Amino acid sequence: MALPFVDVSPFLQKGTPPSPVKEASAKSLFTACHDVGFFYLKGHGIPKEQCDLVLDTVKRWMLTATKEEKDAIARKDAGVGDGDGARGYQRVGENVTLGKSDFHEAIDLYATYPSPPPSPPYGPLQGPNLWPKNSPTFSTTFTTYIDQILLLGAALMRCMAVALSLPEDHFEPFITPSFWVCRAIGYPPLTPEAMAANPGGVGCGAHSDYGCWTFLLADETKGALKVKSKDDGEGWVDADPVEGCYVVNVGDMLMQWTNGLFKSTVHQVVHLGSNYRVSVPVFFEPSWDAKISPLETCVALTGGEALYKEVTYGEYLLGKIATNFYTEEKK
Ligand SMILES: O=C(O)CCC(=O)C(=O)O
Ligand SMILES: [Fe+2]
Repeated sequence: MALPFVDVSPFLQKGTPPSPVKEASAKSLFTACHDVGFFYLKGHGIPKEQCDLVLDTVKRWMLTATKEEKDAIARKDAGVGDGDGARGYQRVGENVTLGKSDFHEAIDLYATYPSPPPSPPYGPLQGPNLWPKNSPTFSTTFTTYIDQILLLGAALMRCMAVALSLPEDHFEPFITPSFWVCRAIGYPPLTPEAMAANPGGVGCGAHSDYGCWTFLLADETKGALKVKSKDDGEGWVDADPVEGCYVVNVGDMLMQWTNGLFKSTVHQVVHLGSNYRVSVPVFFEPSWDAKISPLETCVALTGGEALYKEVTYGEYLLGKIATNFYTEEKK
């Protein structure tokens, strides 16, 4: 199984008339999301220099910030100091998938909560982002980059609408504003000692993503990101980086919206190489309050029965985040 390619360029400009190139692009998106759930996105228009700057910014900070500088923006449980249970720096092993520690460190950033409290204590996800204090350009670099991915995410939703024979702007009310997530991740090499100390743990354990689209920007490391393959039974397929493309995957919300027509495919990161790998996924998601239930047109195409109940995206996300970290009690 090779990952397919999708060209989003016909949808970048909002408000352009229907055209055969749009139809062709939408058709390739449908096939990619239906058959695999992962694809290479080309024609996205985000300059290479900007992507390189984002990756360099993360690598430099992860490898040069002191323990104190990392601790200063540490993720803390909701209600503890400036913590909201989700935003901030996580040390290697703090993130948990399927009950196993993940072998990576990361800074997690989120969209602003819809009604943010003016000061702590913060409930889950209600706090401000915790930006590195010693890297003045970190926040500007990321804010500019994320704004561009949000435009790209909206373009891909227009492409999806055409793929499902819906009006091009069908999804706009559900994704405006997107409750996006961005992770700046560093993966130290997974040494035999690290594996022995954490049996079954990998760089990032097998999981599906939660929302609409994940736009993955990663350095040139090969063989790290692995996608579960339908064809090969229990097999995994490498989603190696391709110059000028994002690796994009479908999240749970799109699977539910399409009544299972689009696949939210399981993936994991097993980085055994000797380098320090950097990746920056931006998760383009519905709005916090968006209500997602199977689209009639998709129910009709899948046997006439809705397979998923309506969910509110913010509630779904809170349920997921509750299982992502070792909390104080579990330590
Ligand atoms: O680092 C990667 O390649 C993917 C990370 C990932 O799957 C995630 O953060 O959800
Ligand atoms: Fe993921």
